[in-house]
Amino acid sequence: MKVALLGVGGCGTRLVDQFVRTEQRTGRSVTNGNVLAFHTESQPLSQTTALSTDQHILLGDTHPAVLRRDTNSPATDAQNSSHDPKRHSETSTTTSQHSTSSNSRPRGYDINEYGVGGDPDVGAQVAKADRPEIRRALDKIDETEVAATMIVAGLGGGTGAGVGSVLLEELTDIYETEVYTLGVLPADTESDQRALTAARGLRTLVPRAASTLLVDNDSWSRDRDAVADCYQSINQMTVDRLLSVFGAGEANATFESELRIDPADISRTLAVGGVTTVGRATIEIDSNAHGLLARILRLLGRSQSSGSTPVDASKIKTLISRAVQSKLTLPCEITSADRVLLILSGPPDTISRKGFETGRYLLEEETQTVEVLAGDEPIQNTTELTATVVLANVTSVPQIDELQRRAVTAEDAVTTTSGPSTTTEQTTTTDEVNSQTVEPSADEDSIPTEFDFTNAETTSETSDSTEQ
Ligand SMILES: Nc1nc2c(ncn2[C@@H]2O[C@H](COP(=O)(O)OP(=O)(O)OP(=O)(O)O)[C@@H](O)[C@H]2O)c(=O)[nH]1
Repeated sequence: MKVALLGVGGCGTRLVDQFVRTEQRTGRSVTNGNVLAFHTESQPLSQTTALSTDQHILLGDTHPAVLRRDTNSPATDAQNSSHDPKRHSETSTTTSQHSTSSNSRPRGYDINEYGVGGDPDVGAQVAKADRPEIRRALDKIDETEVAATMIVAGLGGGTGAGVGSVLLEELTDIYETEVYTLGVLPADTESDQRALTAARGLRTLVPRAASTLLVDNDSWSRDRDAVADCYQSINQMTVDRLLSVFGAGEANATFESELRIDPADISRTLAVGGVTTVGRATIEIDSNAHGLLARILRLLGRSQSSGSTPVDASKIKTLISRAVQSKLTLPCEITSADRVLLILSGPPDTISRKGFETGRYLLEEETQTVEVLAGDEPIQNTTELTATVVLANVTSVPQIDELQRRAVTAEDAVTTTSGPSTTTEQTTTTDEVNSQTVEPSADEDSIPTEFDFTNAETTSETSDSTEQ
């Protein structure tokens, strides 16, 4: 299934850049070059290696609260300096030392000095003010080449949640095809303010997106005190899963397979909406039958073997169990999934019908759902068999409940220092996140009502500064 990827903010930019690098390295193509990166800060854009400058969209040039890095100062590694959890807490209430109008930013959001300073309301304002530029950038996406679009962002980020939210609104208005989101949840060691931004980002994105795939930074960090050091590996595991899901059915069809995955199965699985999580596990298979030497011998006619030794059904069962039990992008109670998709990728004919049916039966049993779609993806030149499992519309997710709890703490802290919030209750459980419906915003220029990130005082502060 061909998909356009739109990275937003630092996290989104790094993820889409890594996705394109992986496409280039593996020779697989999902995006066909339909990739853009939106940011309010230039450095993360300039640090991409697989995207061209044409694919960089820098927003917020005219917004007074957007802080630009001094181009004469030595470049720092944005990833390590801006996202060190310790640094977040140290700088969370400081004001910037740089000469801009960053004083117009509401208190408590200034957790990354540059761009929108972590404030999703400013992010949303910037995106609304720069709508013409966003539309011009979207013209670069060839809608006829892709079946869907995915917005990719760190949900704890001011740019990710703020700009991402407006971008989603824009895309769902103009695109006929599905718009998915991929959101990264902040780690426990990050500030509660990031948790609040992410909780409200979820509340905005999930009901509007066709489906929201979530990645939990906490579950994938080897070192909880240095989560940013794990971004590279978390990003690669995310990219590998995305490529397994959307790349399925796109591989060269030299090898026919009656079980071959149909891209329509992917959209059908995701069509239930809500929160999606993806598991994946891999095993090495008999390298004698499938390895390079065996393939060369077969090509030279020196081997009669077709190389099609089916993998044991019990091995496939173990593989799928591993994929759903411990390797989900967002851990959840798997029985809460509405629909399930299983993709088995590996050398042609390694997956026997028996192995396949055993795998499907296992998933039906473990997830207690009869809506299990399944298919295989024959891949040449590999000695690995991979099981990818997509669990759609999961509703029992401890990490989201914990995020909501932290969001309430952060909101209470803001309310205590700034007076009562005028917004309605804004934090929810996973069930509520999934079931909420979105009212179209009445006024084109207003922030969607469900995306009210700040209390009345801070909202009016930033609005005033925008109008100056
Ligand atoms: N997995 C992963 N998570 C990241 C990465 N960069 C940031 N994050 C997460 O995403 C959140 C938002 O960070 P950014 O994307 O850099 O923030 P932003 O959207 O650019 O906006 P600001 O908050 O204003 O900096 C962080 O709090 C982390 O939880 C990354 O490269 N990989």
